[in-house]
Amino acid sequence: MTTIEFPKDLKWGAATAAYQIEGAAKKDGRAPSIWDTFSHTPGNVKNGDNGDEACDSYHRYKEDVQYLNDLGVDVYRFSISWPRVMPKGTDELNPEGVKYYRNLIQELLDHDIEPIITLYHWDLPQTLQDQGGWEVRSTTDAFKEYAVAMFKEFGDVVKKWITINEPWCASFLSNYLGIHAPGKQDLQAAIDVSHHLLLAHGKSVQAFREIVPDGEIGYAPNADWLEPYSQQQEDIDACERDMQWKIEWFMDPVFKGEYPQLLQDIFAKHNGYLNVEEGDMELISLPIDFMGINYYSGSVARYKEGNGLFEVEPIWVDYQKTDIGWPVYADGFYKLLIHIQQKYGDVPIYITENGACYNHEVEDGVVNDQERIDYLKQHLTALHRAIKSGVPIKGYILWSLLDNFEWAEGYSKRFGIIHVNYRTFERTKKESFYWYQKAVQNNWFEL
Ligand SMILES: N=NNCCOCCOc1ccc(-c2cn(C[C@@H]3NC[C@@H](O)[C@H]3O)nn2)cc1
Repeated sequence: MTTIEFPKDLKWGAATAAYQIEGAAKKDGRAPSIWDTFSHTPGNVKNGDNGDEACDSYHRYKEDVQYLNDLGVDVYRFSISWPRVMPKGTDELNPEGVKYYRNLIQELLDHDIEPIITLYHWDLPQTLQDQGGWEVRSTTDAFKEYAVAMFKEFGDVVKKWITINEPWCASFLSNYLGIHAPGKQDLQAAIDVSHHLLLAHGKSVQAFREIVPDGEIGYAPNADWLEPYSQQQEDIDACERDMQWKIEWFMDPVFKGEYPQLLQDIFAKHNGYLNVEEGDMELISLPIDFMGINYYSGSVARYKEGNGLFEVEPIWVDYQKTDIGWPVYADGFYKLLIHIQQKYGDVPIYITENGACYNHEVEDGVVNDQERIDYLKQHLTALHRAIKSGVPIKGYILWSLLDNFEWAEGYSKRFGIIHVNYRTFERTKKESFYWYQKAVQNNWFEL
């Protein structure tokens, strides 16, 4: 048998996010977020699902930490609900909200599991959206106020922080494609949001250095991989344009202090322009300690005249697809990581999300999700190839510990290694849980 063995210092983990698992949407002072508004607006989320109860992790976090302990993971990546701890978006903290996270963090520490906090995992307080949301610069100051408050509350025991999760999703998917909250279809709005998310990141990094001097901070862009359909330049160029939308647009500002001109020119053709002010790029490009990378899928793609902003179309041929319809494309994971190292050098990388949607249900107490095990084997092998190639991978954090609210897909799409019954909230470890547990505890697995 072929064994894939990882470096002894690789950190293993699992990830979730507040709006997707907590529930208790109106409990103990939590105020609405843009996802409460968006999910309660008919037509936005499959089956009319919302995060009102989700996995009820607000009340079941001790059980969930026990599962993390059973897995033997080193780290747990979770997000703080901004409207739970700061209902007005700024000003005073909600003590009940802060208490929940203090209890969760303590439970993790009691089990020798390191917390990694994501500050923004898309649940902007609605009250800030009502004042313009991420389209307006003032929200970057509100985010800094929130981040500073969290650094002061938890920086004594939490030493790894992520500012913004998947800024592409929080800007273009949400404000240009209209698929996520707040559901706008406005290119200028999306460009402004993308810049303000990065500016908010920079402002919080600057503050972090003062408040948690022994801590590490980064952010977590998402990217997929597009392989040109042919060696025709038009296909190569089409893939480059779409890849730059996720990679260069969100990484050049942080690591090079500038936005890619190629995309600025494309946006300008559609009357979309950056509004950068003096000092912004210096803040955005303040040094960070690591970068998160969220990878799920990729594809072959080719030029298609007039098709969207970048004139590209994915050609999914007969790839195996997960139950959310995304191709299983593990080679893209390897190629993406090599590409990022070639472009940005030896930035320490945590894989902050990787996982698959398979919608198996419980049968006689068992969830036989062999496809998810196969996905994990393929992608962890791709990760190992990148590590052996010299890419400085510091950790692998699986998405997700639990089945949860998958945004516009609602509860119809299951990414967890633990099955959740959304009526009873009963958790059931899937076969992939046991496979991942063995891989984590051994630090190797057999193909
Ligand atoms: N490239 N152009 N696409 C144009 C057409 O897109 C149509 C749909 O697009 C997308 C793209 C990406 C996603 C997505 C979802 N997750 C999973 C979550 N990650 C954070 C965590 O909360 C997980 O739940 N990551 N990414 C969804 C929809």
